[in-house]
Amino acid sequence: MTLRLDAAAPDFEQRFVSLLAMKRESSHDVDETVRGIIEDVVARGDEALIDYSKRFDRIDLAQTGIAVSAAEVAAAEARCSREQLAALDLALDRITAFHERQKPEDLRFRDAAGVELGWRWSPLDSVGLYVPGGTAAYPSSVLMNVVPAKVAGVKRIVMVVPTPGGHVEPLVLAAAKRSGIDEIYRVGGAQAVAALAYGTKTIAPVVKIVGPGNAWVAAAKRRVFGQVGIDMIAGPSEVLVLADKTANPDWIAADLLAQAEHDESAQSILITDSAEIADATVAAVERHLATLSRTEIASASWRDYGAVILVKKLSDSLPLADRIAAEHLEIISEDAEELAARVSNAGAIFIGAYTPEAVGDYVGGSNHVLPTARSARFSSGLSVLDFLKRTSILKCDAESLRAIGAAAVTLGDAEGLQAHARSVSIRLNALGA
Ligand SMILES: NC(=O)c1ccc[n+]([C@@H]2O[C@H](COP(=O)([O-])OP(=O)(O)OC[C@H]3O[C@@H](n4cnc5c(N)ncnc54)[C@H](O)[C@@H]3O)[C@@H](O)[C@H]2O)c1
Ligand SMILES: N[C@H](CO)Cc1c[nH]c[nH+]1
Ligand SMILES: [Zn+2]
Repeated sequence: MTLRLDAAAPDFEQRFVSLLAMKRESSHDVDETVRGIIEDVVARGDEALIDYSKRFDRIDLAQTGIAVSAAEVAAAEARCSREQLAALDLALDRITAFHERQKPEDLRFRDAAGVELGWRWSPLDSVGLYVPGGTAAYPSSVLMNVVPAKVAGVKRIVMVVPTPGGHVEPLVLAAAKRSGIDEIYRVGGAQAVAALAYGTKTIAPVVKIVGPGNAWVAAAKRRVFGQVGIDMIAGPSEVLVLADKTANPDWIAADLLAQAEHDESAQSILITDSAEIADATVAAVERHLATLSRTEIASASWRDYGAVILVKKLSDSLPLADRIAAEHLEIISEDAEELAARVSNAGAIFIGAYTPEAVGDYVGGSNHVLPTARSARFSSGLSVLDFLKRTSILKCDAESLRAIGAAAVTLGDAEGLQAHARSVSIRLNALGA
């Protein structure tokens, strides 16, 4: 039964805390399984990839090969309809235009003491893009992963994607081809993450792994962090809808189910100040569910993790929204802009009745790889910055070293680090300072 909460009820705080604490993706079992998979891939490399792909994806990589060939990619693209490719190209153009604006500038300046300072951005050497594919195909996630990497200037871009039963959606490979990825492996899950992090005979390791995935993928990324960089925890999808009486319950229900259908562990929450909207949305969800192809997944998500919260006035939802820190926040209200300005924790905010979250999934232009599981409190969606490093630059001449060096010597002495102090004082002495 979907959870119904009333902010005016005496036990509300306790029930809201339980909602926040729901363990959707990092259960101990998942983490233990993932630990074993990673250790096995480190120990047995490609052999382990072959075994796990047989077990989880029902595919024999010993027969198909682990790498996807250029000929397969070209053949896949040829199977896509003109309409599909045009939609892909529109999305690619819009996502590229958005991310081009994220490129940061290098900076170099001389400060009052005469020290030259600055920073320089440079692309990562190699990245692994995780494209999910266990229960649905995600051509859009190919674009969301690769575009910021390309804009940043990363040279080696590797894509991994599971191919359950040996099937890969042609549009996924078409998206890779049209966005310029030429190194693709048909592996998924924790084993793919481990291969990218530690390398196998077939897959050379990368320095950072990005991209969304289910609980096993998210747990694996957590575990390999340190060996490689990761972008964030982008696990099972979430949406929080804030809606007042002006909203259309049928539209809200469709938006809630758009995230619920991703995964049984997805989470969709409505907060409203209208009891009528709350009841009508719950009824509309049931109606929509009856006609969706992924009814089972969406129903399980809505039943186990869905919630409807009634507040006195919609602005009362803002502190709750900040605590939930949802991946996606939709605000459907007369005051949507004003309410949006007051939210600090959300992966992306969708303002007004005509901005369904699904537009951001595909063609809005912003990135749909976004922090889940409340990690929007401290992290942001995938961007060009995830594919760049910032290196600081310092340059003193004799005069500027004379101006600031003595303080460094004092601090080196205070820390008991004599060689530090000496490496500065030896120069100051030579300058007669
Ligand atoms: N947060 C975001 O930005 C974002 C974006 C797109 C999709 N998503 C999420 O990505 C996920 C896609 O999930 P998916 O399952 O379709 O594809 P997936 O590629 O993430 O996972 C498939 C893999 O999971 C592994 N797996 C499945 N069951 C397992 C088990 N019992 N033990 C060990 N490993 C197992 C298998 O290796 C399989 O290849 C969904 O949760 C969706 O909500 C998130
Ligand atoms: N909503 C997902 C992010 O949570 C992204 C996506 C891709 N395709 C459809 N939806
Ligand atoms: Zn989606």
